[in-house]
Amino acid sequence: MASSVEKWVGLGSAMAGLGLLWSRMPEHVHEEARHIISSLTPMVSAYFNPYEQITVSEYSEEPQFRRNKLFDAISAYLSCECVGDARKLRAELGNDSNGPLVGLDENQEVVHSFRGARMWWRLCSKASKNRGPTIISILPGDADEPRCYKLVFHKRHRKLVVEDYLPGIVERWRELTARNRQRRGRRLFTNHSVCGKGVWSSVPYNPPATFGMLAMDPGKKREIMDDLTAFREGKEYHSKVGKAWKRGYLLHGPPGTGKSTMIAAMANFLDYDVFDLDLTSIKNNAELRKLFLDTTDKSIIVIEDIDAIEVDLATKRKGKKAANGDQNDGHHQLPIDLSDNSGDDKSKVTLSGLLSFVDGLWSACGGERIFVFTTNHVGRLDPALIRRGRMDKHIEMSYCHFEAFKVLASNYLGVADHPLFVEIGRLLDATQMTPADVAHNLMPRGKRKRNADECLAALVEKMKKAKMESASPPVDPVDEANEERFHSD
Ligand SMILES: Nc1ncnc2c1ncn2[C@@H]1O[C@H](COP(=O)(O)OP(=O)(O)OP(=O)(O)O)[C@@H](O)[C@H]1O
Repeated sequence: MASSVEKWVGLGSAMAGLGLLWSRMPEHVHEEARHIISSLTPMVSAYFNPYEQITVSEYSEEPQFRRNKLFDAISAYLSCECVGDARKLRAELGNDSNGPLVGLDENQEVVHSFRGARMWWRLCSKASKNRGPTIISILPGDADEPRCYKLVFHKRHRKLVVEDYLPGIVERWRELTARNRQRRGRRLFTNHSVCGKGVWSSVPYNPPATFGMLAMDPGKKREIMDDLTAFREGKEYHSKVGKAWKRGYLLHGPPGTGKSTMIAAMANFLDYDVFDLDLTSIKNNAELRKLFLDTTDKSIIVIEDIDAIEVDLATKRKGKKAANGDQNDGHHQLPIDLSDNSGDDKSKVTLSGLLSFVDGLWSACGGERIFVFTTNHVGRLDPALIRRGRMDKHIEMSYCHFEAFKVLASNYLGVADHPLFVEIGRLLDATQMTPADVAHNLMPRGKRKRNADECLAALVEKMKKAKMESASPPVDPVDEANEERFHSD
């Protein structure tokens, strides 16, 4: 008779044999077994189920609704590593990629092997109310876009998955994103509506503008460049003080003073993408939020002519009151209501919506974003929009003065000094010429190339004429009062 120790040893060997047999079973047997186990009642299945599951949703709910970067990392990873075995694929044009990103279609499953451990991946359309035997759930919320990945693995691999496999996927994604960005170069994104949904599309963006060619006060220019450099290198600082890694600029000044040129120079200086947000084609806050969430790190988000939106609000109010009796003052009609009390309206973009994305959502959707608002009429803006803290820097782009002129003369004519400079300086003080006007006068005309003497003499004539004409320029009294209010704030 065998001793009890021998019985246990025998049982142990039998179990080990079974375990070995199990690990050598073909994959479809594993699959069958998993399906059978998962169809058992939850309690029994929880007891016997040797598998664990991690759910990774596309969007998280807390602390604020935001895109889950782990979801994007997994998409990119599966697209590179695992889609070979899948029969149903889907293709998307990701923001960061040059071409289509081919990934798993919904409910397709692929198996991946990592250091001998099997991982089953599935993309699900609803981060199921019926989560089954979910043991760990990373960012489990699902909101507007309720897709999620489910990763199933044997429970003995939990440490491997959490400590090595998932971090490895994130690391790989970072490398891929950096490589993609380098390959595709800088891009300019614009938003438009496709089937009622706001989407970004992009083109290569290589504007020639640099800070070197920007005509403005050299001290101010240096200050802005230092500010941008501090921002770009401020990752640690922002996380240390618990601030979102973002910065807001308000560029204001008359048309032709270089606001767009400044944005291009900023993008060149920082090597960031530009997202040019056209609010007129956005129908509500939800769409605006989605567009913000789809912007990428290292980008400048631009909302131009923000004053036109304010005017529209005034127009709308007046319109209601006068029932078509009032004239609108020539600005575009925008589907936007900037009144603060309409934040819940689902059919409009509202000021509260815009501000909450600029402040709150931004903090949550990752780092390294600069947003720039531009306006020709700073006095018309709602103070809530431009208060300090929301707009970190107010930059006035002014009419051309002598220092700015010298930059233009050097860029366009290659001239650092000239006998006419003194007169030009005097005339600039007495007129309101924009850098765009001055630059226009320094450019070659027709086929004949003018030399510096001719250009500068023509410019002097032009300025004398402008001085006479602008002896008493018409002023918008409302605008002037508002500008005063702004500067005294
Ligand atoms: N400060 C400047 N420095 C150098 N060039 C300038 C400057 N301002 C204007 N220009 C020239 O004038 C052109 C128009 O300027 P820009 O579009 O940047 O002005 P803006 O202030 O954005 O005008 P708008 O308000 O009408 O959009 C530019 O392409 C550039 O050549």
